[in-house]
Amino acid sequence: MVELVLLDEGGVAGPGAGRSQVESMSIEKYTVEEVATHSSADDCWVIIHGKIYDVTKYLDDHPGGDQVLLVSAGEDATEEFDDAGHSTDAWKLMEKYVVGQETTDLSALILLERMLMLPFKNSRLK
Ligand code: HEM
Repeated sequence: MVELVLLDEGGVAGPGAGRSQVESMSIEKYTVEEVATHSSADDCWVIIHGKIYDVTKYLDDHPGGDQVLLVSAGEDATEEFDDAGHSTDAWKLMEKYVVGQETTDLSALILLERMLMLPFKNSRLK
């Protein structure tokens, strides 16, 4: 899980900082392997354009039917989704079902590399 902490302008971090000054927003990150474990009619996740949707409760309501979703259950359905040509209303509706974002172990490595390089970027020694 990645936690983004946003401070209000002028907000002071550290002891005594008011809780109200800090707004937290969490974005769950899942690997394709984790998404693949949600591949049944009782627990159906799909990946569309990097975002992960839990469409279990939407199976019966999907205008395109439940079968197209179940075929892609636990998998990346971006191509099929785009091929169907979804409307802007469909895109708005989808937001309700987002459970997270796709990630790879590689992105964790890149993050670690950036963190390790940070002291050198800020260094006064040239
Ligand atoms: C959260 C995910 C999804 C939502 C909210 C959603 C929503 C919708 C909606 C509202 C429509 C009606 C037409 C429109 O307004 O565009 C539709 C049609 C359709 N959807 Fe989806 N959809 C989702 C995912 C998918 C996926 C993953 C696939 C394919 C694997 C798919 C395949 C289709 C097809 C084939 C139609 C056309 C049905 C027809 O015109 O007969 N949808 N979808």
